[in-house]
Formats: sequence, C-alpha cells, structure tokens
Amino acid sequence: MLQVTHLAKSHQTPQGPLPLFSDLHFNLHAGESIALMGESGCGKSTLLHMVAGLEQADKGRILIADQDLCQMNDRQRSQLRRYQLGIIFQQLNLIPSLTIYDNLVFQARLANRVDDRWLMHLVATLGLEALLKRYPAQLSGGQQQRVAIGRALAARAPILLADEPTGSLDETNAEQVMTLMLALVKETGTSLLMVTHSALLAARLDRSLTLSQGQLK
Ligand SMILES: Nc1ncnc2c1ncn2[C@@H]1O[C@H](COP(=O)(O)OP(=O)(O)OP(=O)(O)O)[C@@H](O)[C@H]1O
Repeated sequence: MLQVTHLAKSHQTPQGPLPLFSDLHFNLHAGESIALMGESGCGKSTLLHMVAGLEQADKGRILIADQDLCQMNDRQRSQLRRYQLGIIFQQLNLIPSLTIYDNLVFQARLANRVDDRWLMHLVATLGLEALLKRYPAQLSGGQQQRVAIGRALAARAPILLADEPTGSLDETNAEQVMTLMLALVKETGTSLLMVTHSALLAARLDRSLTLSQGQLK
C-alpha cells in the first residue's frame, strides 16, 4: 500500500543543513494502522508531509499504489493525493467561507467521489447532523476535529495520514474523537499512519514505529 525505502531528508536552516534521516525504510500494509512516535523535533511531521507529497525527499522512494511520489511533478502529486490519501494535519485547514457540509464534501467533489449515503453515514457517526449549515468558526475544537476526520474519509481514499489528530483536545474529547476515527478506519479497511505523542493512543493501533536519531524502530 505504502512503501518507503532509502528515504533521506535534511531541512535547510540559517545555521546550515539539519539532517533528519538518511536511510529510512517502512511499509504500511492495506488495512494496517501504525503509530509514528518519537521526541519532539525528530522529524515525524516532516515524514508525514513527505508521504503526503507536500515536501520533497532528498533521496529515496515513496511508493503509493505502486507509484513513486519522489519521481512525480506537482500536478501528478496532487492527483495522487486526491485519490489515494485522506489527510488530517495539526492545523485542520477547514475552509472558513464554506459551511460544514461543503467542507465535508470538498475533497470528495475534487476526486469526483461524492457518495451521499456514505456522507450521511459519516455525518451520523461523527454526530455532525445539527452542524451542517454552520461555519467552522462557529464550532468547538472537538467539533472541528470531527469535521476534519469526516472530510478526510469522505472520498474513501485507501490511506489516511493523521498528525496528532486529537492533539488540541482535552482527554475525554480526544478519547471520543479517536474512538470514532478508529471505528471508521476499521469499517472502511483504510490504512492509517498517525503521528502521536500518546502511548495510550498508540496502543490502540496495530503497531508503533519510533523515529529516533534518524532511525525507525
Ligand atoms: N521547513 C523547515 N525548515 C527548516 N527546518 C524545519 C522545517 N520544518 C521543520 N524543521 C525542523 O526540523 C525538525 C523536525 O521537525 P518536525 O516538525 O518534523 O518534528 P516533529 O517530530 O514532528 O516534532 P513535534 O513532535 O514537536 O511536532 C525540527 O527541528 C524543526 O525545527
């Protein structure tokens, strides 16, 4: 489903290059869920952005559905993102000028995959029925997080990338939102790569990988 091999990345900083990793390998299989852990600043978000095709690798391969992201141009990468990936980043990036309903269907429309029955199922599961006509600024943090999850799953992409998807929520809300997300991931057979600092959340996924000193263990 996702194969990462010989992946290398440094960030350019005013103090010179900051090497994060030089030879990273891992696979995410169909329907599998992996927690990506590691100390702050070790490069977890950078790795997730690279898998999303939003940051370039210095070397290596990122195969998604047998296509190498690292060999693609911008247009090809955004095509692949549209059909293969659902994404929930720390900044939820809901579109402020669109209603919750329009935010939910936005990606699915781009991918030409609007399925009303599936959308209504997501809306019901995530408890968003009463919020569909509101705008993002009129929602609480937990509600916005649930919308971001719905949006990422609306187009039924085979891989979900999530960067601390409940990081901004209190423990009870985080627990509830995570339970909803994992139930939907299981139901759809979606593969999940999720950055988290929480060992408790990580334990709910199939396995964990820890990024430390440029190595995944
Ligand atoms: N665009 C950039 N340019 C230069 N340095 C960057 C850039 N993005 C991130 N960094 C640096 O690269 C390192 C890894 O950042 P990254 O956000 O990937 O870490 P992380 O493991 O996700 O951290 P956290 O757990 O705190 O979110 C950090 O030292 C960060 O300051």
